Amino acid sequence: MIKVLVAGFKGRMGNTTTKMVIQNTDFELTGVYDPNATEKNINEILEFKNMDIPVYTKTSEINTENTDVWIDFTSPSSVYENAKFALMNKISPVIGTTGLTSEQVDNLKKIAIEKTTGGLIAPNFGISAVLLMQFAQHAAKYLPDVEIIEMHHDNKLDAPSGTALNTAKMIAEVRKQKIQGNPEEKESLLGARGADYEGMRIHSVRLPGYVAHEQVLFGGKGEALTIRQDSFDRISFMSGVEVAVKKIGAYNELLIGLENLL
Ligand SMILES: NC(=O)c1ccc[n+]([C@@H]2O[C@H](COP(=O)([O-])OP(=O)(O)OC[C@H]3O[C@@H](n4cnc5c(N)ncnc54)[C@H](O)[C@@H]3O)[C@@H](O)[C@H]2O)c1
Ligand SMILES: O=C(O)C1=N[C@H](C(=O)O)CCC1
Repeated sequence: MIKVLVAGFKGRMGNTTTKMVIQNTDFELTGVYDPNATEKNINEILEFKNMDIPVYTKTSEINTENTDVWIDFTSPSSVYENAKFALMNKISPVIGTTGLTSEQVDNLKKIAIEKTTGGLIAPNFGISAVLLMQFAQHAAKYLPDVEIIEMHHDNKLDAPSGTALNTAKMIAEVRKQKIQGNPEEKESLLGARGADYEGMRIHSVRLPGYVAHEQVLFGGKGEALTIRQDSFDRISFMSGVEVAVKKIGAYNELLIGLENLL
């Protein structure tokens, strides 16, 4: 049995993940962590009334000996300290939280090596998003003019989304450097052309009713290609999280991207 802690369990992703861990017979939920929780045990929440799982609100309370994997769906401002805490205690972090800086990721990679502990940071656990990023990288070799539109629910804290940023990074690895659009273009309304990542534009939409969606648009001479993926429900991320929790114990470094575990 893999002993799992869910960080951010009171949130949208944390709730779905907690249920997934409880239902998976290969996993044992040994604790849940959320500084904003008011409960001491998960059974104080109606939907978990038959369970007996401690709720932690501080990292100092966590039984680190009883935890193999730390699943993190928290917030951009807390994920770095959480991941560091997990690695320092030789717990494998499986991180879905977005918003880590490149410097933070590099530091976490170093700690993982020092502690010979595996971990994963995945900007998106949905297979449709993983495939979209791979297809987009392939297409960009032939169609270097590209713009990204990501669409999310209106409670999202970070923009652009981790997935859009990762898509742009993957495209930048293969795309011929170029300035897109008219070099003379001027925005009459600031931000109209979106954010700029190495000459590629990223547009962030936030609307109620949406979950997580992305389109990558390519333009060529007299033709265009659009690649789109949709997560209509947070359940779409769960099979990716399950695979990561099962496989991460076999590694002793920090991996970036679910595709490296599939
Ligand atoms: N990688 C993916 O596939 C994927 C999918 C969905 C969401 N996400 C990311 O997951 C994160 C969470 O999304 P959400 O919609 O569930 O957010 P949410 O706001 O619903 O939940 C976040 C939870 O984290 C808790 N929290 C805050 N600080 C904490 C800390 N220091 N330690 C533990 N818990 C803490 C909050 O109390 C809250 O309950 C976001 O960064 C989002 O972008 C990633
Ligand atoms: O709901 C969110 O927030 C999501 N964030 C990730 C991102 O930033 O790419 C993945 C999809 C859901």
